[in-house]
Amino acid sequence: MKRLRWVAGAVVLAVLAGGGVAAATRDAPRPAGRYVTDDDGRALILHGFNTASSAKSTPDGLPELSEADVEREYRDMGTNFVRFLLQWRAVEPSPGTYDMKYLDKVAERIAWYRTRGYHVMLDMHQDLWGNGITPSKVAGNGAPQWATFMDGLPVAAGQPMWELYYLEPGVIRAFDNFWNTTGGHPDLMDRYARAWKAVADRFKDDPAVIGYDLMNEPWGGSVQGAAFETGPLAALYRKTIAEIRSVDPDSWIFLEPQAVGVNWGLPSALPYFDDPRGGPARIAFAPHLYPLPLDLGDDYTAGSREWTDRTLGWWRENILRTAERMKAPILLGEFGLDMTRPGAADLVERILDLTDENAMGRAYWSRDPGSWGPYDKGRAGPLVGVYARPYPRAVGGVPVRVVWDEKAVKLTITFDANETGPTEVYLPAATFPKGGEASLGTAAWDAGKRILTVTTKTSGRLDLVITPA
Ligand SMILES: CN(C)c1ccc(C(=O)NC[C@H]2N[C@H](CO)[C@@H](O)[C@@H]2O)cc1
Repeated sequence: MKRLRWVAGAVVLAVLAGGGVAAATRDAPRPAGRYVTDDDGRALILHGFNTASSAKSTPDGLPELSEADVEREYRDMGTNFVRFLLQWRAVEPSPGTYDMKYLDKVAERIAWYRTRGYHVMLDMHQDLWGNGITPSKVAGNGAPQWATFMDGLPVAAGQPMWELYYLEPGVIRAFDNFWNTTGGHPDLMDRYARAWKAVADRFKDDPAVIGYDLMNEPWGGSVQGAAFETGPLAALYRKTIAEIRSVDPDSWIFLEPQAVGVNWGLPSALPYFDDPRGGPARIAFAPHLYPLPLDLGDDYTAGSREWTDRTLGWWRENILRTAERMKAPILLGEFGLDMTRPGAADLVERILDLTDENAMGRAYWSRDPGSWGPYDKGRAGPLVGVYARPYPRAVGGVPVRVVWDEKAVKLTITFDANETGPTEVYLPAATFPKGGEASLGTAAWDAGKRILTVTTKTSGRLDLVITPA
């Protein structure tokens, strides 16, 4: 099976290499320079986790999480963002019936984040369609049973890799029926869009909810690539944007490309989407990043590091190109790996630098306990030290670039100032034990929250340099 992965990967890498060589001869597209903004219009740098994969399999569809977990995460890493996993099966347990008790329990957990200054993005999560794809419910999450139509086609249980379930006839048919590729279920996409309307209606006035990630890692079934992204996927997004905007004019809407290929660096064909909110658009692009060499089982060391860095370059160029087409800011909705593998911390640093330099928010996959996450068996792992990184939580202007120089212990925030408010910077204890100093403006240090708030003049391009107090 590992050989199969390698063959598949070699083909994709060859395609990327071809594209990469061609792309290398063109100017790299400039960073989109667009940001998700808060209600005051300040640019937000979203830095957080996916919370949590456990929601996929809990009977109530809620992540295994306590308020103490949120408190520990803030104390250890100063994050300001969470991609919070929802399950359609829990939102709409039967057609047209929305479970407000479930949404109230989600609201309780959002409050844990709100009191600590977090922004919450609600993610309608699915993998493999839903847990109804096998009788024993061993695979899949997201969609309810009543929306799962496999038309009697088989799904062989016991797949050696979970991704292979996507290629099973029954799973492809479940997706084909949802996208109405079969013509047999024209109602399902409307139901999905109306489920989002119910969620948006419940959370539209919650100041912590920054927005909605409409579908996790969409899969087109028998329709793939540009035909899928510009066809049924774009249709679903337009339907859902309209339903959400009918009740919620202000929350951000986050749109993902198809996962296959784009996660690794291949281009997405996702088109521009109009935002009918009657003001500046609040549509963001939310890809994922899983470098193929690592997906194929390699580590970020030696020769594979060079290959991985090359695929990161392709991923960056293709993502920036799609974001430019969409006129949208970028949130990296998922990236992650087994932190016990050689080179893992270096890769996370590399991706944090990439997101800083290219105006992207980021959510690590995932917050769950274990070797991928920040905590394993209750103890802090290597990710905590890497993710406790100085960063501007909010910027009183349009950021041009953010550079964290660990050797010089210097954070430089270059931005075009405007009247949107002060710049707030998180400074971890490891590198800023006594807080920080600002090279311009007036600064106030909140030792409890570890946030330096810098008030600067409100026009012109500024280079704000933060150094240890
Ligand atoms: C064949 N298809 C459609 C496919 C293959 C592989 C992934 C994947 O690895 N995704 C990366 C991570 N994202 C999910 C949660 O969103 C995690 O379970 C994966 O590790 C996705 C789709």
